[in-house]
Amino acid sequence: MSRGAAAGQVQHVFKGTFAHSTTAEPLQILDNTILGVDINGKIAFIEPGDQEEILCDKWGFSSSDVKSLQDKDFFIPGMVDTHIHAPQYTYAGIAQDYSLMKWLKVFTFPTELKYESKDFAKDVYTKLVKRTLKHGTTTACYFATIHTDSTLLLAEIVEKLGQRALVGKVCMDINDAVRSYREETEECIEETKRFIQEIINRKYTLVKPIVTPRFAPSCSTQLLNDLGDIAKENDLHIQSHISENKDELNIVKDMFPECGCYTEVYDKYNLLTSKTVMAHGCYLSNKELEIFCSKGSAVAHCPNSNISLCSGMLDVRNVLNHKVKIGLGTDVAGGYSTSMLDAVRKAIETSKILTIQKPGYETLSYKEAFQLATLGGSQALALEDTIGNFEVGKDFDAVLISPTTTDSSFDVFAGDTKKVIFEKFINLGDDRNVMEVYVAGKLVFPSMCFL
Ligand SMILES: Nc1nc2[nH]cnc2c(=O)[nH]1
Ligand SMILES: [Zn+2]
Repeated sequence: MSRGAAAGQVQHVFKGTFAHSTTAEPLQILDNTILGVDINGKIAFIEPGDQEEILCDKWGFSSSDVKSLQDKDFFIPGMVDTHIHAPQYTYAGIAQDYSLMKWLKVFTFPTELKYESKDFAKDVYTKLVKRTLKHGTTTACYFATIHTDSTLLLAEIVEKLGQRALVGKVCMDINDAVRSYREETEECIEETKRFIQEIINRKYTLVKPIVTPRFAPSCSTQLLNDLGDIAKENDLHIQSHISENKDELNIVKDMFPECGCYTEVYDKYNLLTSKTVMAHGCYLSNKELEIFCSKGSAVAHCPNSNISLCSGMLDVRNVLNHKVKIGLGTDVAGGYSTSMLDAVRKAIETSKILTIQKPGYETLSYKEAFQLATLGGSQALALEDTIGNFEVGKDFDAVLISPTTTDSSFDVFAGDTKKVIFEKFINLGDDRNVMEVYVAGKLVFPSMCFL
């Protein structure tokens, strides 16, 4: 950029259509809009296109610096995957014929054991981060494995490829299914501290650590207690699983008879905070949702996984009515797809099945599902001040969509409005429509790293 670069104030100026959500409106389509990204990657302005001249003067760029989008193209905010297991990517798309506890024993734990090898981890993690970026996932909340060094490698790969992420070393000191896949309590705590300290020392700009007890059945009370303390002392994010499957509920009842419900188990050990995201929650009672609301904790809705493993169906409307923060997760490989657009569609489908079952049910609209995948996800990860939509001051995490790219999976016809095209993209689009992906103002796809 000529004058802009000299003035050193804005690194990109885009003009065209921007589709995003606000807290008040699940879908706003802003046509003929001009958006500037400052040198720190933050949105400097977003104004009607007719303000271009004034903005040129104010921000020191010229009209030739403005990148005008193609007629039908539009930007959406980067999508936020609030729950994904990086090591499980090797078996995404297979192993879908078991229910949760057997699936963990037969596929998950034996696979995760392999990540003791950093070479193995490097290959899989690199492929997954590239794949999710290509799908428009600009932020991901990752479970890794119990292995600290491989998990540190995941953090390094994510930062290098330019994705924003929370990365968790998995903590588990109980595993009767595969006895070699667990740590002693003390070791698990010490390794968690080492992981967190190392991430802090590296001063990453995009990656943060997240405290990750696998789920209550894998954790002793000592481990849960110490992890709660670690999170509190360092003001860290927390993630786990809750109320995904009925067998799991029974195990938790037997293991923690002193707790009235699953939510109470995590709450007792200070693991429910405003920086907590719990995956699934299919069987959370209204009372438990009230606890989530009062703690400011979030649910990661993973509809593909819930259906694939026949776990259950989350009533998103009820979660929203309880004012609980909620985002969407792919939950690879319980969920078979790495795509957040798939999560959007499965969330809508689950809601439609509930509508069939419950007359009068208020179905989740495609606009609301899009809101969950973007702004909702940012809220669920307590990152809503930084990402989630196109508000001035937030980082420019964005995906440029072309509905008319030659190999698009859907067609656009004369007379299709922007709103119609957007709805088609939500229901029919895929990574072939993703032209560019930006994180904190930086173009991360396509980039040299993908060659
Ligand atoms: N879907 C899913 N649920 C879990 N509960 C505990 N571990 C897991 C996991 O890896 N995937
Ligand atoms: Zn999971």
